Formats: sequence, structure tokens, C-alpha cells
Amino acid sequence: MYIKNKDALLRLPRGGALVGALEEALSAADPYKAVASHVKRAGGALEVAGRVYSVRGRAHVVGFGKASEKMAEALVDVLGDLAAGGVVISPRGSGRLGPVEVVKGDHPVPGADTLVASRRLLEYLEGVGENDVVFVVISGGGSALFEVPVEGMELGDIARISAELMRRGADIVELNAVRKRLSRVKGGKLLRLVKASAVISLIISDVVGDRLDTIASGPTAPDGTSREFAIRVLKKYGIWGELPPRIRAVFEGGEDTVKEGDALLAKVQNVIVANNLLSLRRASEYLSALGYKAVILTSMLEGEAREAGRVLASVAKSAAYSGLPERPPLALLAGGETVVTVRGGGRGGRNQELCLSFSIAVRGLRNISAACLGTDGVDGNSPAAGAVVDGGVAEEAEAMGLDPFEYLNNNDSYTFFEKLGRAVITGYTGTNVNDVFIALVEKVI
Ligand SMILES: Nc1ncnc2c1ncn2[C@@H]1O[C@H](COP(=O)(O)OP(=O)(O)OP(=O)(O)O)[C@@H](O)[C@H]1O
Ligand SMILES: O=C(O)[C@H](O)CO
Ligand SMILES: [Mg+2]
Repeated sequence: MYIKNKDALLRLPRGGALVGALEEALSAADPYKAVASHVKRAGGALEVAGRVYSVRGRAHVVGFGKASEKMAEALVDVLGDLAAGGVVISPRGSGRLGPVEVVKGDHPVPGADTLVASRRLLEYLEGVGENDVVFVVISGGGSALFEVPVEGMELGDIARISAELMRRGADIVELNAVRKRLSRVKGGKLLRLVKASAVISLIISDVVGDRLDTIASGPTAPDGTSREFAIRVLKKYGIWGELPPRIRAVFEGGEDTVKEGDALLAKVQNVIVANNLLSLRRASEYLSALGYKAVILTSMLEGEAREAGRVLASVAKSAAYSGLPERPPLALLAGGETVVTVRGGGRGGRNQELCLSFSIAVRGLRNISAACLGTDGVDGNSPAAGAVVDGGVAEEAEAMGLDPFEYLNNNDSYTFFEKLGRAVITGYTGTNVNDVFIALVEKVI
């Protein structure tokens, strides 16, 4: 369904179970399905994640993010004639989805398209009535695709500061804490611009830990960060001293974000419709049905990819040798987002690098296999999403004259897996709930 070279991968040892589990993980993160499964319509009433809304006015669909188009499409289908219209911003912008306009924004750095599209979205919201319901579809990339600067800021200032923070290694909580101060719509401020009595945000999380105030900079969520924190971040990365007084003044005294306890929050329901854990759970159910004891180790895996690969290999090995944390047949699942400190000149990504390091560490153990996947479909600078491996990979490579360590050291994991016919190819999936890793440990026969 999602994996293009599925047939070839099915021929690998345990390929069927691994590929099946990856497909389930992707299906749980599918933007259309995630939205459609969380919103039900019965006549004039809507049920969203256990809450019922009787729509007295009209329903509107706005949103932004890399998955916004598919999310909006699902809403338009579910809402039917209740959907009055709306504006969603996507990286491509394809025209229309029924009554909803789909406009193009810029990613990963906001530019002129983002500004035009965002103004269009806010202009649309001006026509929304008090009895109306507004759906906001939110996904990764939303911070760059949707932006209107506060008084005194230019979009170019925001783009420069964001790009510089990314370059200097700020994490997403830090980066978005800064962005929220400069924006009229982030950090819950979008709620100030929506007159409707009910705002329902449907959210796909690409942030490890799912902080609502971080995903797309939390346009409809209470902000858990402060202006002091944002200033500390700028100082930490050596940017504060480089800013002109005009911009510093915005950080010190501009419009504040919406904080927990604000009365505005009473009208909003923020619902996560897809995230890493939901994908892991779906894969785990699939593997349980195949007879594996399935254990989700974490959905918050972080750290250097090759180190994470070794740690995960130790858990698989202890299951194989000592029956801990559980006896085989065992499935171990982990998700999150690792990092790679790139030193070599090869092609690869954090998922494939984790899998390569894992296969070196489980060398010779044929009863251990694993798969990894970047759910957005593109791992690092490679055309693959991940890889399928097992304890025989290192020897298989050596028999072909390939040294696994050399490929790891050159950050060339994709070339390695491509030569072995083990790269997982999906192309862009249109969603992102970070990365998924699955290891299977069989009984030794
Ligand atoms: N040859 C390589 N081998 C391993 N990792 C690499 C290689 N080249 C780049 N990377 C890593 O890939 C990461 C970028 O991956 P990617 O383009 O998938 O971005 P991302 O973090 O997933 O962002 P987005 O959320 O926009 O998709 C960088 O952090 C970099 O460390
Ligand atoms: O848009 C963003 O801020 C990132 O993708 C995190 O959600
Ligand atoms: Mg990516």
C-alpha cells in the first residue's frame, strides 16, 4: 500500500511480519484516515473524540502543515453539506477541495507565499460567525507555512532568525518558543482571531513527546514557554547580541502568548489524531496477532542514531539470550527521532544508520531481525525511508565485498542497503509522526 518495493522485501527473512508492521504504522499516520476516524457526523451533530457539537451555524475548515491537504479532504468528506468553506495552506497548494481553498505556503523557511496564504486564511476567518464551528487541521511544517508577523516585525526577520537557530542546532521546543513571540498566530494567538464559539483542532504530531504548544508552534494551545525562555534561547545560540533594538523590544514587550487559564481556551478542543505512539500501537497489535509478545519500549527515542542502534541491539540480544524483558517470540518497538552527526560524504539518514549499527551489533544472530522507517518517507539525504535487516546482514555484505563499518563511518547507510536490496522505498508519504523501529526476536530453533 505505502511501501513501493514491498514484493522484494517480503522475500527477506521475517520480511512479511516486518513490512506488514511498517504498513500498519504508516496507515495509523495516514492523514486522511486519522481525521476521518476522529470525526463523526450524525445529521446536524458532530462527534469529535468523545465530544458532541450540535452545529447551529456553519462549519469551516482552515489549517496548515505538510499533511493539511489530506486532512482537509477527509473533513470535507465527513462534513458534507455542513462544510461552508475554508482555507488550508500546504507546501504545494493545489487549488480547491470542494468548498475549501488550498493555497501554497513556504517550507522550511517562511517567504512571500506563506505571507499571502496566511493573510488569506485570516481574511477568511473574519467572515466566521459566533454560532459557527471552526476546524483547524495542524501538522508538521505548520510553523513555516502559516505566519503573520506581530507589529514591528518583518517576515524576513522571522525567516532569518529561524534559519539561524536551525543552523546553530536549536531543538524544536527552543525554535518555536522564539517563533511564538514574533507571530500574531502562534502560541495560542490564533484563538484571538476566531470569533466562533467552538474551535476544534485536529493535530498530527511530528514532535517527540507531542507538546501541543510546540507542534506547528501551538496556534490554538496554551503556551508553556515564556518570553524569558525565548530570550535565553537566543542568548544560548549567540543570536541575542546580534539583534537590532527594534527586534529585541518585540521579545521584551510584544503581544504575549495565550497562557493556561486564559478564558479563550474554553472554546477549543485540541485533539491529536496521529502521533508516533498511535503508530507504534497499531504495529504492535498487528505483531501480537501474528503471535509475538509485543513490547513498546518508548515513543521518545532520541540520541545519536548509531548509539541508539547499539542500545536497541542490546535489548534484542538480552531477549534472545536471557528472555528479558520477555521471552521470544518477541517484538520490540521504539519510536522517536534520533540525530546523526554527519562526518562522511555518503547517502543515508538517521533510520538507516540506526539499522546499520543494529545489524553490526547483532551480527551472526539469525533469530534477530529489524526494520526502521522515517514515516515521512524520506530518510536524511537518501531516497529511501528505512531498511529491513537481520543478524545475517553483516556477513551477507562481507560476502559481497562490502565492509559495513566503512559504510557506517562514511554515513553511507543508504548505498549499503540499496546494494543489499534492503532499502525501504515509499516516496513522500504526506505525513510525519517521526521514526519507527521494530525488532523481532524468534525462539532459536
Ligand atoms: N548521509 C547521511 N547519513 C545519515 N544521516 C544524514 C545524512 N545526511 C543527512 N543526515 C541527517 O538527516 C537529517 C535530516 O533529515 P530529514 O531531511 O529527514 O529532516 P527531518 O529532521 O526529518 O526534517 P523534516 O521534519 O522537515 O522532514 C539531518 O539531521 C542529518 O543529520
Ligand atoms: O512546524 C513545526 O513547527 C514543526 O514541524 C513541528 O511541528
Ligand atoms: Mg524527514
